[in-house]
Amino acid sequence: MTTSPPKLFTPRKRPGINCQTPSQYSTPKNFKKFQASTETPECFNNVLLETPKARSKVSKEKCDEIANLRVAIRIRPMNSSELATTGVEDVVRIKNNELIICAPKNGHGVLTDHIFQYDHIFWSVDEKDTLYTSQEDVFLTIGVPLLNSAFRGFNACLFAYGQTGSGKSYRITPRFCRELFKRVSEIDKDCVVNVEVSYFEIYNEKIHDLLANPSHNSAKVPLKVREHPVLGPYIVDLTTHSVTSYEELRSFLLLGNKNRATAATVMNDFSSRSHSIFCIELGQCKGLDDTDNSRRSKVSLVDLAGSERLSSSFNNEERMKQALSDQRKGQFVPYRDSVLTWLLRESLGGNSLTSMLATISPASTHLDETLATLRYACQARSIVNRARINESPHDRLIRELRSEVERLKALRRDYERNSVSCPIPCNENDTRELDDVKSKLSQTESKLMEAQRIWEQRFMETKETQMKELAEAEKYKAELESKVRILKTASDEITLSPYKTNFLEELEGVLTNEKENVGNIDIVEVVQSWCQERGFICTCTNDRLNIIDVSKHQQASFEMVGNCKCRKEINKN
Ligand SMILES: Nc1ncnc2c1ncn2[C@@H]1O[C@H](COP(=O)(O)OP(=O)(O)OP(=O)(O)O)[C@@H](O)[C@H]1O
Repeated sequence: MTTSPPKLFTPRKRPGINCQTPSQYSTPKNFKKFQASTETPECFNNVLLETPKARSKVSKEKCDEIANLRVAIRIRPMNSSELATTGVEDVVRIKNNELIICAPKNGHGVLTDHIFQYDHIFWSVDEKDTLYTSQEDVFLTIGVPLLNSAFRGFNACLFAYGQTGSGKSYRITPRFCRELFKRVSEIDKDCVVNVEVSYFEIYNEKIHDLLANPSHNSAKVPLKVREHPVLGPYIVDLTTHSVTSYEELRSFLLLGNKNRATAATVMNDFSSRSHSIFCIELGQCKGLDDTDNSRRSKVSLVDLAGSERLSSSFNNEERMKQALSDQRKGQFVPYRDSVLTWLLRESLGGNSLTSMLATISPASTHLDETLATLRYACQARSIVNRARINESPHDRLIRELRSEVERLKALRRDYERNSVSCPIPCNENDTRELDDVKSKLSQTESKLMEAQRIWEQRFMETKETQMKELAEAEKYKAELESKVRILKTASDEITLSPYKTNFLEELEGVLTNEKENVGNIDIVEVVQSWCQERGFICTCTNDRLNIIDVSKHQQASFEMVGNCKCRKEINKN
């Protein structure tokens, strides 16, 4: 028998429902007051307010940004198996931006509503609903701010968290990546943008590269995590791939998903136990005219294991919770106890602007897991990240000085405007303050000019060095290519060309003379310099010397006997 889902937005008249609306005690303080003033009769359902402690303010400090982890909840429609379950109820409501779980009666016949507050609640249950949140809306609300952060040079991270089948993978990655490349194409032409991707999974505390070449060692053995003193944790030998278009990026994403799926078919219950992380590194380097120049940011799209499995992925669930939410100063957070928390250290309480998308089903059959997910997501809201723009200290100094100049200019304008509009002559204090601002402004402007001069000088030096290195590399490449070409031609033609001239006799003569004159000679050195003089190609392997006279299509090979001191001619054609 199929149970049709009850209507979702007309609050059901539940027997004995509490007549207080949740918004009346939307803060823990109000709730306590309410609790003290009224005792809920046994026949009424209790209401638990599960809102986390007050959020710290988002503040801007020069180029650092302090922000709580932003948490969004998404509720998916019931699936066919949930709808087919006898007695299934939908237990999720949204009212006044609060998410309410209407729990069925407990063992004592008491109903308990649980109320949660988040940064965003996405109701994706019924398209016909006015509150319906589409994929595009989700992207605009949580994806776009992360993209903005990444282009400003901040690290960004998006977690998907929830029970298996709750909709974690049904998210916004393709939109995110498409928009990223759209923005890249709109960036000024004088800015060099570089996008690299990597994709790995963590299963049973072991890291596997999802984009490694199958013949490569890193595709077979688990990879190791190391700690860089400045950049933090990183994975040794993880492959990164440069991509220049959304299509290219998508092909890597699909390849990684395919590799993940292959593992899933081999290992039972794999997808709910493995965490996957898709990383996009965005490098932006602007030209000389723009001092707002080079920045590098990392976007991590993290798919956590099914929430019901998380405790087994972490040795101890408490530790994971602690790692996710314990932000008290000086508190030891046991990141090293788990590869995942260690790797995500920067995203959880570090240098990153992070959001979590927690996904739930509205079905009463998943009530326990839904409540666990919602509580966990609540805890995550108290994580505070301090993100900074990833740039060189010099670039940072210039940017700070620029903003200081702007501030002082605005201040000077204000003073000057006031003095013009004010009919009464300025008093002494105002004049002194204006002079003070003017002098600070001129000092800061000189500092800025000096910093810019140094920056330009360094830029030119670096550019020059790079140009030289590039020229060297080009030269070396050309040489190699020409050698390869010559060797190829030679190897094609040598078989056809008999030994015609007497260069071997000549060489033999040289060697005999050298031996007689010097005694114990190094045959390799002598032969090499002899070849060089004549423009022959000389290659040396363990016990053999090969000489090629390309112009005459001839080759000879020597076998070296003993300590390279004797030689034996073995081939003349
Ligand atoms: N918001 C949504 N709207 C419509 N269908 C959805 C939504 N979210 C998920 N689904 C559907 O629910 C099913 C399960 O979703 P999904 O694969 O994203 O779950 P999951 O949490 O990633 O599962 P797993 O942990 O096993 O990887 C899919 O068929 C998906 O299409």
